[in-house]
Amino acid sequence: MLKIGVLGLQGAVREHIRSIEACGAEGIIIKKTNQLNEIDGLIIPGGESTTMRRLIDKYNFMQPLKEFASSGKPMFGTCAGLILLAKHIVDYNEPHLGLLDVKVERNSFGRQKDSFEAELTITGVGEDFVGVFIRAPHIVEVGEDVEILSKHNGRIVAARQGQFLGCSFHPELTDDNRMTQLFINMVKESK
Ligand SMILES: NC(=O)CC[C@H](N)C(=O)O
Repeated sequence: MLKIGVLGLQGAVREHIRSIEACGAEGIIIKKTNQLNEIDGLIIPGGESTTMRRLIDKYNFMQPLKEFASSGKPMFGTCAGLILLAKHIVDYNEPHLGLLDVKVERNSFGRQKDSFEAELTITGVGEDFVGVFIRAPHIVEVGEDVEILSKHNGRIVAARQGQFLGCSFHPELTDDNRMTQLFINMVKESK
């Protein structure tokens, strides 16, 4: 059975585990760096990117996460996780992990739209996928070999570059597990 880890330092961890299990894979909450050796793919959940970054530093996850990426194993960042994966963040000099070649803007859907749901069409997933956006970032720019998977009102909200997948919304908060399945398919292909 495929083993999918969810970085368990902060954020919507259990919801991802539920979605992974609904797709027939094993979900493992990653709280210690050595657990990264056990898994085939890693999800970095939504939450608060600055808080998660602080905990990544506190528990010495930065280097092990970069090594995990170098090993070629797939990584999926949702919402705050997308911000952590991105190579560029608007108004920041330095990225966090700096792995996915996109530029993201934090909290970019404006105050009146702090939280909302939208029906999305996502390449590789299908139509009518309800995206839950919570103080969500969006992707402002993508690098050459990044595939745009979905847009909402002209803004990029999901993208893939090889082993890296990112989305602005929270795919784990509904019972529609198709986005998780897309990631699990990437993990399967990588093996
Ligand atoms: N739901 C989320 O993950 C919100 C992300 C948050 N606004 C951040 O910048 O980290």
